[in-house]
Amino acid sequence: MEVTGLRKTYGGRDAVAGIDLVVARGEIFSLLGPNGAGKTTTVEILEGHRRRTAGDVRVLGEDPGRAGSAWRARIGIVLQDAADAADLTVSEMVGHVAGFYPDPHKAGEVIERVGLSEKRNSKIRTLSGGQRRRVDVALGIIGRPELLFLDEPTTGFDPEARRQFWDLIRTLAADGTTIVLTTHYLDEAEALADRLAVVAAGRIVAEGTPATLGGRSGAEARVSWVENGTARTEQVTDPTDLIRRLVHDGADLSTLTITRPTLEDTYLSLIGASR
Ligand SMILES: Nc1ncnc2c1ncn2[C@@H]1O[C@H](COP(=O)(O)OP(=O)(O)OP(=O)(O)O)[C@@H](O)[C@H]1O
Repeated sequence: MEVTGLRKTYGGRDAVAGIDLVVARGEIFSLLGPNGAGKTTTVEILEGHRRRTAGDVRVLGEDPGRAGSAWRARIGIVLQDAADAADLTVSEMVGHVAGFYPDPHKAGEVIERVGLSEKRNSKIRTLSGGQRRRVDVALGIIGRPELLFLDEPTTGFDPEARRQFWDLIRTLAADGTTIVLTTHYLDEAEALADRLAVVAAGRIVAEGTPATLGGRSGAEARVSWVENGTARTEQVTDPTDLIRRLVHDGADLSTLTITRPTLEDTYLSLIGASR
C-alpha cells in the first residue's frame, strides 16, 4: 500500500491534510489518533469507499477509486455492526457472505477460528455484543483477503476473547495477510502492530515501531525503590550506574521498579504537542 499527499476536504475544511504512508505485504500497521483525527476518512479512501480530494493512492497495485470487483475480492473489511440486524444464524450469514468470493475459506473453519462454533446455529440477533463482533471478524476474513482492514475490532470483547483475536490476527499476518488496524486501545496496538502512525488533525504526527515511537526507547527510565522506609525515585537515561551504586550501598532492592513511558504516555504527549 502506498499513499502520497492524501487529502480529503469536506466543505472547504481538511479532514485529511496530506498523509504519506507505505505498508508492506504481511505487515500489521496500526493507525492511532483522537476522535475526528481523520483515520476513518483515510481508511475508507484506501478501501475504495470514499473519494479523495487529492493525492496518489495504490492499494494491492491499484487505485481504490477506480478498482473493480476483482480487486475488492482481495480485500477484507471488518465493519462495526455489519452483522447486527441479521435474522440469520451464524452459519447462514457466514456461508452467505462466502458466496460473494471466488476462493473463500470454509464457513465452519472461520466460525471455529473466531470461537463461535457453539453458536453456529444461533440467530445473530440473539448473540451478545462481543459475539456479534466475532461474526463481523468472520465476515471480514471469509474471503481469504490479502489485505484486511480492522476498525476497532475488539470493542466489547472479554479479555480472553481479545487474546484469542490477537492470536488470530498474528496467524493471518504470518500467513502473509497485510493488516491495517485502527484502534483506540494502545495495548492492542502495542501487542499487534509492527509499525504504527499517530494521526492528529488530518496529519501524521509520528510514525515508528511500538518500541521507538516518538523517541520512546530513548526516553528516561524512572527508577523507584524504598530506602530506610522512604520511597525514592530518580529519572535516568541508563539505570545501570544507579543500580550499581544502590547495590554497593547495600540498599534493599526487593522494592525496585524500573519503568519507561508506556505507549499511552508517548501517545498522549504526541497528541498534546500537536495541538
Ligand atoms: N461525510 C462527512 N461530511 C463532513 N465532515 C465529515 C464527514 N466525515 C467525516 N467528517 C469530518 O472529518 C473529520 C475526520 O473524521 P474521521 O471520521 O475520519 O475521524 P476518525 O479519526 O475516524 O475519528 P474516530 O476516532 O472518532 O472514529 C471530522 O472532523 C469529521 O467531523
